[in-house]
Amino acid sequence: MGRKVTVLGAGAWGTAFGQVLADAGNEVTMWAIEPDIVEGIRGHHRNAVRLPIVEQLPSNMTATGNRAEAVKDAEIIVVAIAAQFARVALTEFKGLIPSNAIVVSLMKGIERNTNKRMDEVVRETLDLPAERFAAVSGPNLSKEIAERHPAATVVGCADIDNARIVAETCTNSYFKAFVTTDVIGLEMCGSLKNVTALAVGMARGAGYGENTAAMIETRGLAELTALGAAAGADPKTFSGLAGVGDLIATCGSPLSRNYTFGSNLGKGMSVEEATKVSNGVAEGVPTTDAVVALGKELGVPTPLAYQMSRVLNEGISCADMLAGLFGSEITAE
Ligand SMILES: NC(=O)C1=CN([C@@H]2O[C@H](COP(=O)(O)OP(=O)(O)OC[C@H]3O[C@@H](n4cnc5c(N)ncnc54)[C@H](OP(=O)(O)O)[C@@H]3O)[C@@H](O)[C@H]2O)C=CC1
Ligand SMILES: O=C(CO)COP(=O)(O)O
Repeated sequence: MGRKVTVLGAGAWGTAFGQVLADAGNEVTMWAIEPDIVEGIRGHHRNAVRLPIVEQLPSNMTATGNRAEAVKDAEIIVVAIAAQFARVALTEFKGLIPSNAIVVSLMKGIERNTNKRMDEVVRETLDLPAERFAAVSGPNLSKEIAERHPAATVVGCADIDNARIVAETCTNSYFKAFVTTDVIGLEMCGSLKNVTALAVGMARGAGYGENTAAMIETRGLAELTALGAAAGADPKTFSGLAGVGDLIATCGSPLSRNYTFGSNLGKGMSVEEATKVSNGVAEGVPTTDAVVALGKELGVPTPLAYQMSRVLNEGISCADMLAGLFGSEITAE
């Protein structure tokens, strides 16, 4: 039997994941700030603003702009808000969340200035115990999932039984969820691969080929694995769906906003121009500086994030970014 699930944030992924949940037989309520989006989903089963590719959202999917009504009686509450706005948006839900509900984050970003992961931000803001928080992360380009292409993801929760409940709730004929207790690993994989995707996109946009892309991807993986392990993640997570899997999908597809943002930089656009034409949030942009800061805090070198922060803050070229990745010394891989 389906569950009562609420999704906060009707962006591209929030809406596509809402459809995944509805296709799995749940009763889904979307919450959004924008009245037009609420009315579109509730009245016409369409999110023409954020997910126009879907002509008709499932009938067991509705929407509201009222916070209390949105989360009332929800068994699972999914958060799909741009990471830098999660804290401010969730503060308004404090005190409204049912006491047994599991809160699930789809977000892939690190909070600027605090350098906190989304599990930390969500739990802190809602005063939520670890066993009621779950993260979902994997190779999940929203447009492909909205078109019901087969895909898989990982659900992480300190309480493996709650991870199983969430996995069971979002698994359907085309979407399969695995479980783990490594929440930190999932958070670090999802957030840090966006920085790598910016760099790969930039190299592609500048006209470089497979070797350059493979070099950035593997060095990016090494960097995010080292930083994740120092933060307390299980290194095995980085070779799974949420690690290598998501890196392959995000660094290899123009459907990724991070890849596309990077590609536009590589073609010569400024950060402002690339932001203007971005089709949704490119989380890697604000996350890059947070990764550099986190690296310093944890004593882990982050050359790729550092060079990308120079691209974003100082406007250095792709060639300079790549040249800065490696020192002059010969070192072991
Ligand atoms: N798209 C994808 O393929 C995937 C995305 N993700 C992650 O999921 C998260 C959401 O992504 P996605 O849905 O694609 O992003 P979009 O850019 O499509 O949407 C962002 C969402 O955040 C909301 N938002 C922004 N600011 C606020 C605020 N102050 N208060 C409330 N809501 C706010 C937007 O609301 P509004 O529409 O009203 O502006 C919108 O619903 C990101 O962290 C992303 O990295 C993870 C896997 C796949
Ligand atoms: O996380 C994603 C795929 O797994 C989506 O990537 P973008 O946010 O770059 O579009």
